[in-house]
Amino acid sequence: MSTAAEFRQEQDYLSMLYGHLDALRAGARERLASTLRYTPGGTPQNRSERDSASTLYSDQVVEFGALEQGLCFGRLDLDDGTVRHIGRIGLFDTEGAHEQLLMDWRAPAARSFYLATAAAPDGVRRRRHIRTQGRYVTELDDEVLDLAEAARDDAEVGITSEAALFAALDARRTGRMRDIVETIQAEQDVIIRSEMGGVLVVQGGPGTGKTAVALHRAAYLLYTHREQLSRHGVLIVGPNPTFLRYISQVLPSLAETGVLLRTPGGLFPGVTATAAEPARVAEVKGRLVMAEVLANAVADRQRVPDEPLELTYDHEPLWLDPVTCERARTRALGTGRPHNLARPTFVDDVLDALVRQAADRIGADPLGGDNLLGPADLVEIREELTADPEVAATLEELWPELTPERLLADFYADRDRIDIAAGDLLTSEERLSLYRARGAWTPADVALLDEAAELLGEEEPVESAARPAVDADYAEGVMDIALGSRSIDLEDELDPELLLVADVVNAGQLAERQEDVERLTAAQRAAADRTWAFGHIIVDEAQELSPMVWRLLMRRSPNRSMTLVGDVAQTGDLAGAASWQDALGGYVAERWRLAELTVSYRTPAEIMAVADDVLAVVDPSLAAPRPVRSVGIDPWVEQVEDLAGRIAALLAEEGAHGRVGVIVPEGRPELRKVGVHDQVLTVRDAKGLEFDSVLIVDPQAILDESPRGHNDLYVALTRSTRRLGVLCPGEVPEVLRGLKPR
Ligand SMILES: Nc1ncnc2c1ncn2[C@@H]1O[C@H](COP(=O)(O)OP(=O)(O)OP(=O)(O)O)[C@@H](O)[C@H]1O
Repeated sequence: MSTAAEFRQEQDYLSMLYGHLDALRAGARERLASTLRYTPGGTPQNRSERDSASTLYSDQVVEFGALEQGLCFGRLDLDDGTVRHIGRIGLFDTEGAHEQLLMDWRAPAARSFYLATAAAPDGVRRRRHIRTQGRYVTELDDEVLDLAEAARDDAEVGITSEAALFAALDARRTGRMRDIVETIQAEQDVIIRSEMGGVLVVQGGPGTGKTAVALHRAAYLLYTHREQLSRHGVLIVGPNPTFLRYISQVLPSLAETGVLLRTPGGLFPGVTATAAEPARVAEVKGRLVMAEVLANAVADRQRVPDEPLELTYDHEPLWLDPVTCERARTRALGTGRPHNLARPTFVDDVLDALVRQAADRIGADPLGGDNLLGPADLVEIREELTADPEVAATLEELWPELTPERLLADFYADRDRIDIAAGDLLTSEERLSLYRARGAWTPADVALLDEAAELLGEEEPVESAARPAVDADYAEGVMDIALGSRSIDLEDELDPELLLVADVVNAGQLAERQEDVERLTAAQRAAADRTWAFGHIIVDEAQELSPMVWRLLMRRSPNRSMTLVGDVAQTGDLAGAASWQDALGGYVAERWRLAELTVSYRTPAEIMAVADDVLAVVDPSLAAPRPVRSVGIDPWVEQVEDLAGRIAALLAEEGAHGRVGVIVPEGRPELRKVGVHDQVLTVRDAKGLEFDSVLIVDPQAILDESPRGHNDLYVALTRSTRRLGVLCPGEVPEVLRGLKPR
């Protein structure tokens, strides 16, 4: 068939597919409109049904709208004559035989589109990439996997999946990540479709597609395990808000919603922790020993007085002695409940003792008989004592009701409290570094607030009385899986260091956590619920997480179903991981699987050569990823005094070549004012992002600012897809001597 005829045929097919999409979209719009017109009766159930229907239909309208570009991008011709068109969603002929018109890229039968090779064609005769602009076909790239037929075909129809890949890689960056469904590579596909259970670590150098793979895996898992995940939700954790904005458009265009995106600073509902603090303080806060420090800080709030305390009741003194308080504290601690939930036991015991004392005095029979007060009198005395402000203040002093925020703020603001709780666990310098006035929360505080919340306990929400049994079943199931996995490896039983699910959460708590509030999506409910147990958790730049954040995330993932992507060579945070085993071993021993990505799709060979020298200083044993392309543009270095002026001039010049990113040291905030929003960034903010052209300013300062300065410079160097320039106010650092002067 001639190329023109093939073009016409594909265009007709594409037009037909868009016709079906239009019909679906019109149907969803109509259903949305009639749902919104409907005024539900008064019951909460009616209202919640209306709300969830309107959420569903408006999601569908958004989803179908996102398919205006790239609805269908591929076609497989199989040996048996079958033809399959592959696209971003599945479409069926709604009349007649319900024939499949378009196959969702996530469907098992679409997999050979990504995996088939001439050596292992898997029944595929020809793979076709269909490139489109809106609703029009612009190019067909055919790859014939039958070698004999390939030899007969003309040169135009060569091996062209590379062409589609290079076209995608050479495209200018927009500041928003795009999906890669059209050109997923085999090593990436294996990770995306890897089974959902267990902890999967994806290690790969910069630009190897870790973020892309993580997001496509989320889309794949939501497609394959839709029912389970739409009930329990998927959490995606990314390093900073700029990064979350960068990836936020990828999932809707993959036709998925209902995923919760968070930075580590946003993992505690109600707190947005963005305040800055020195890296060494964040490092101390991120240590696992802080769990013990906080437990001590809570214990420090459960006081026994040194001397009997004098209270007044009915104009007479009442004495609360240390023995009574000690006994009440022992009984409260004996309940095994967290601080706030054990408090009623303590309060009851203290009140019992006070009531007894008051009754002995008031009801004493002057003739020496039994006490004259009856049970009703005792109840009345108890009520009066409970309402007495002096008694309440004493109880508050001895065993206060605490919020996580109050516990932590009180702790930081009092050097004695810090010394008591952290005495042997931190050095005096470290203890001093924690001391600070009350103020805004930092990202490192979030895991401590979460730990505090666990230690303090929360009252059960009222609705949970009516919690559906199915959620309790789920909790049981998770615990079964967790306990089952415990017995697989006998060695674990013997390893006291290994923190199991049951150590960070118990079955009862877990059931409570699955409280079902029908009208919200799992993501919405999870966003408001600190104790939500997610169906799957994906962490990007996972190497940056501190041990305390890992502890928090493990609580949110009792079934240990996680995908963690990162690169230990890019660890910048002092609290971050030097190895995956260090980060994870405490929770899953050695039961995590590793997948590696080895090809850099972003950074061209010319820039990678410079980055290689820096990586050799970070760790000579680490291998840099293999660049998939070169662009023929040499990176350069320039020595310059007026940095701000030069940056402004280069921003204008480089802007002609696409999106520019300028990476500056943390210690030069004045440089951030040059350029527009998101254009001038620190390494920390540039993590995970990419630009057509990158300028690195004062690399020596970046190296000097942190003990992990070489890791930071490595991250900065690998942000560019094409062009790189380096501006030095002084000498060019030794490690960058490979750069040519401009
Ligand atoms: N199979 C692919 N097809 C097309 N583009 C791809 C493919 N894989 C990766 N890319 C592109 O390569 C670039 C780098 O990908 P990504 O940001 O996911 O890498 P990363 O490993 O997360 O990098 P870093 O560690 O620096 O954050 C992105 O522009 C991405 O779209």
